[in-house]
Amino acid sequence: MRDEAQPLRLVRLRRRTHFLLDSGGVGDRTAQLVHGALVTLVILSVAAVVLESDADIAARYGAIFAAIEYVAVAAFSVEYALRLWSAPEHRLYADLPPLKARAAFALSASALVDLAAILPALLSFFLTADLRILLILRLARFFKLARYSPGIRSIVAVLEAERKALAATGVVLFGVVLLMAAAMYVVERDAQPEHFRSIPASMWWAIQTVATVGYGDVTPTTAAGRIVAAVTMVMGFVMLGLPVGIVATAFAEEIHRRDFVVTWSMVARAPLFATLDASAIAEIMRYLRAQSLPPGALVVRRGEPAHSMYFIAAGEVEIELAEGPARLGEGQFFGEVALLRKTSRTANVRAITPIKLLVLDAFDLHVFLQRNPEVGRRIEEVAASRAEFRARSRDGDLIEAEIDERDIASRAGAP
Ligand SMILES: Nc1ncnc2c1ncn2[C@@H]1O[C@@H]2COP(=O)(O)O[C@H]2[C@H]1O
Repeated sequence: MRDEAQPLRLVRLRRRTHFLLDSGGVGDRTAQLVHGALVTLVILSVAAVVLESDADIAARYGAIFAAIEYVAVAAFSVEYALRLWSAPEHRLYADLPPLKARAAFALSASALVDLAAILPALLSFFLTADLRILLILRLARFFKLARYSPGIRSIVAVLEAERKALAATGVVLFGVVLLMAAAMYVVERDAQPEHFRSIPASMWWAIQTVATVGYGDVTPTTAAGRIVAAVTMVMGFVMLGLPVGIVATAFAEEIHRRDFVVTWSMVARAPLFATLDASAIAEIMRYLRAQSLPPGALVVRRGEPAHSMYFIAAGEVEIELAEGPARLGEGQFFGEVALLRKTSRTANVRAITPIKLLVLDAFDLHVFLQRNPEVGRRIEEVAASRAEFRARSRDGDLIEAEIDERDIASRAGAP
């Protein structure tokens, strides 16, 4: 009996751990506390590293900085170990066996940043030399903040999506630098051999000019040199504008795609809200958060605690029921059963097309339903019919028990 209970408890613990570390803290005080503590530690430890570089400050507050470093490294190490252990619960790796899920997580960009945050401390066990590179690695923990900032995640996504266009502008820019350095080498070599004795030496001037920096340490003195410089400056403006434009446009698109605006018509289209008056629609709009997800993403995982319900603004999802999948589309909602019954999620819900969801957190739902009991009655009716459908289905309980066992065997079986 104990043996059977153990994996179930372990899976629950692993899910909870993953939720606390990775949920974004929505609707859960403990998760918000964990996130708050980690963000504070990142900021404190980065500030300590920076201030420590000043010899006077280091002499006065060295003990405090050392204490911060110990606490930070200990906390980040525990965090890394827990993230690795709970990786099989990650939505992106939900279909992989536990070991593969952990390997995939360990190779992800955010896990590598997590590792870099603790690496200097781990390396210092083996290395006694004062390696400057360790200082840079300690500062890399600053990027741990990216996990908590949708804005930084958007920038990374944009750079990733536009990497080919950006690489192309980089190549063209390099070509311009090369060409202009060669031209300058030809026209200024005799007048200023100390600055323009070769093409590589002339490139220092070309890079400064193309980047519109112009330190002024190297300037053309001949008429031909000034003409080359003028052309280089104009080309610099044009060439630098290109990547800026590419990133700005892609960033605007990414923001729109990720946090699409919750519009009146979107809310009013949902049959559930069709009878609401204008002020009630305005009220619910304030509570709804927008979320976009790609096909295949697991929106709701069976057995997880419930903190929100979802309205489908666009796209389709599949409810993975024991008796076969059910599809829900635009205007329909899901995730209400666990919220109303105060149970864990009763089924997996997966996006099968790109989807746009309107998310309503549990607290806001209850506030809204107190003021709009009619909507509450209709949500309750739908929840009841879904629960009844599940109960009527062939050997419902048996199938659920089988699924639980299969789920646990596949998730908890491996180390
Ligand atoms: N038979 C069903 N038909 C449609 N949706 C369902 C059915 N059973 C469960 N669901 C939805 O799947 C969701 C899984 O999470 P919840 O249990 O919170 O709420 C559940 C319902 O919204």
